Amino acid sequence: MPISHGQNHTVLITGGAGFIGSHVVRKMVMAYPGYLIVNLDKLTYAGNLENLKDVENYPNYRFIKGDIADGYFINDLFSNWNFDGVIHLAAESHVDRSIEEPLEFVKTNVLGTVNLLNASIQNWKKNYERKRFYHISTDEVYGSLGDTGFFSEKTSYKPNSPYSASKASSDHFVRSYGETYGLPYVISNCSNNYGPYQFPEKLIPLFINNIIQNKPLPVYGNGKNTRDWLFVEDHANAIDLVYHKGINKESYNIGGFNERQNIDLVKLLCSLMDKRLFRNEGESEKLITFVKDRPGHDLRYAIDATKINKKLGWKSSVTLEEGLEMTIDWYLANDDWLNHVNSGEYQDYYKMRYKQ
Ligand SMILES: Cc1cn([C@H]2C[C@H](O)[C@@H](COP(=O)(O)OP(=O)(O)O[C@H]3O[C@H](CO)[C@@H](O)[C@H](O)[C@H]3O)O2)c(=O)[nH]c1=O
Repeated sequence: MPISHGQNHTVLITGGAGFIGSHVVRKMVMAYPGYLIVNLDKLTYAGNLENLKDVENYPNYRFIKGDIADGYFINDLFSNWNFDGVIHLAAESHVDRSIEEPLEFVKTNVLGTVNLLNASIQNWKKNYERKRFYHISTDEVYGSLGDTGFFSEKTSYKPNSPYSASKASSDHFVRSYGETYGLPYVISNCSNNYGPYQFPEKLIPLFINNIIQNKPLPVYGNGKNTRDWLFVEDHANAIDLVYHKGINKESYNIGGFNERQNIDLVKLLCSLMDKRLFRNEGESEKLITFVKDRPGHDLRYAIDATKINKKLGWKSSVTLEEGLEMTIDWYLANDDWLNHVNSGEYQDYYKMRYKQ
């Protein structure tokens, strides 16, 4: 059953200082003044409270720093706050990092999720009226497509990277808590997001950052891998809808029917950046450098978003070109934010990967 929340509804959002999480926190804080939104974030390299400057003083917003992998801390948190709902976004999310440090992904994505599930069932004590555990996941759990076809909610799981294996595992745990303990849950699996506040280790913000700095654009393999791109605010709107209207125990695929081969996307980005930076057409493209492929690199993702469209009335509203332009404008206008994330650990990581 879809749930209707009244006033005095307290929602825990995990990972709310991260990229997608911060858009979801902003959306929920602004759209639901009668809810109390509690943002729990570990503030790793990818979490940044600057992402939420515009809502930090709202009366219905609270921030708590903490680690979902710490079960004692999570149990205390749940007994202190008595949450009505959980929107769980906290995750290690970068595939390349998962290849180097798989255990970090198991710790946060698997153990962290199970800690939240345990705390939910212990705290709710089978009184599940108006309660909901919403787990945010990825299309990568389905593995890789060939040249044709789409991932639907019925596609079987076949994760190929430590990251996607950890997300697949967490999806299974959520489902199992529904079957075993009756936990009311919903899951959504989304395609590649892009937009403001994304940490520049992912393709689009990394390449915007490198074009600004005239650094090489490292395209993996032959650049023919294909991703299905969604503007992050469209995803945040879908999450709002699934949280409120999604059917208990169901999962929803979220995507914008916006497939591009990496090389085509990168060329589009280069040409938009040339215009914005008043560079000669073709200048940024010269930075493209083909590098060794990512191990286990999935060829193609493409989401069939028919279910969420037909059942909940959601569809993406921003085209890829519009979304890229908004994203580029945001990064160019927020050089402080970029300078901040460009310092420290990120620089070391980038140098380690590309030996520059
Ligand atoms: C960082 C980087 C990426 N790539 C390629 C690899 C992929 O085919 C594509 C996008 O890479 P990434 O931005 O790392 O994203 P990808 O591996 O597709 O995974 C993303 O999308 C997933 C949803 O599909 C999310 O669950 C992940 O958290 C998110 O990281 O670009 C390059 O060619 N060069 C690069 O430097």
